[in-house]
Amino acid sequence: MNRARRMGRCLRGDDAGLVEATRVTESFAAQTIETARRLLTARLEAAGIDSPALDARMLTGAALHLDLTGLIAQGPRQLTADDAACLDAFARRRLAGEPVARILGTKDFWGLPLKLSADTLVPRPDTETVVEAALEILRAEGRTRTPLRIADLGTGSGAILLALLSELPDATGVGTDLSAAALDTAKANAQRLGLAPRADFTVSDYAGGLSDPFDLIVSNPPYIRSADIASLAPEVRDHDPHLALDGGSDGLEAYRRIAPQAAGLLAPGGLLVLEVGQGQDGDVVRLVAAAGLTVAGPARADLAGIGRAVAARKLPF
Ligand SMILES: C[S@@+](CC[C@H](N)C(=O)[O-])C[C@H]1O[C@@H](n2cnc3c(N)ncnc32)[C@H](O)[C@@H]1O
Repeated sequence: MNRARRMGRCLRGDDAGLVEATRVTESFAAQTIETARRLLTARLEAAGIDSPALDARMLTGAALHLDLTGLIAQGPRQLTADDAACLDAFARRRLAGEPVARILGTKDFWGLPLKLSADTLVPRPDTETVVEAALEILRAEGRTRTPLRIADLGTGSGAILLALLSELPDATGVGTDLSAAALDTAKANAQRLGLAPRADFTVSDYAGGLSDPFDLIVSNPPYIRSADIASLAPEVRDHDPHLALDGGSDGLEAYRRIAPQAAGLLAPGGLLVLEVGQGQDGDVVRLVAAAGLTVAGPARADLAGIGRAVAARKLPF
């Protein structure tokens, strides 16, 4: 493999010129793995990055193809010139505000390693609350081994649908998105995880293109108020797709569309679980109730104690 190809994984497509720029890497050259990791931690910390030690460990591990055990075991080994150049490229990107998940092109969600693209949101740990809420209700009803039909509206990387399918071996599902490019990534993730035989993906305006009845509809739609997008952290504002963020003037536009669609598509007894932004649970509860669904208890809280997942069902009569 030539050097440009080896280095390609460390750079963004539009950064190909950096291959030359990083040929001689003063910052990490001649360092040991352990020293380079510490140096990077200090640089990220000095730049005000939130989790400098974790980010440095992940970037060093990725640049050197080492897991945590390998990083520790090989700590005293000196970096090769290519390792140093790759780590330098990663460091520059992180210092320029690119999130680690974007640099690595992958993010774990519900323990599943998901590939990302420029068209997919980086899946957030908060969104696992939607998966937990749905599974908890299905378990309580003894429905985890039934052939459920699931729809994930605005599936992005496929995160929620694939997590559910990984837990529900008899379920099948469809993920929709307005972005065909995001769906390509979701399809590739389903393939890599061995879930493709049970997962379809289709371009659709939320559930607009679906007609089958569903037992479970889930969604983490865009819910940021349009006017708030400019003040989001640069990691989000400049790197997550706008289509994945913009929830309209009051942040609730998607829920107004999804609630009546779900009420029409859910099978009797079917369940809707929606992720909501901080403080939106009351409004979303009102919207799903107005669509004729029955809200199933208070919003499930995420790890920070914020009401994050609103569940509602279509009564079977
Ligand atoms: C907040 S992201 C969630 C992505 C993924 N479900 C997750 O939780 O990581 C919202 C997703 O909805 C998609 N989207 C936005 N408007 C849409 C619409 N009208 N119909 C379908 N999908 C839409 C975006 O492209 C994006 O993938």
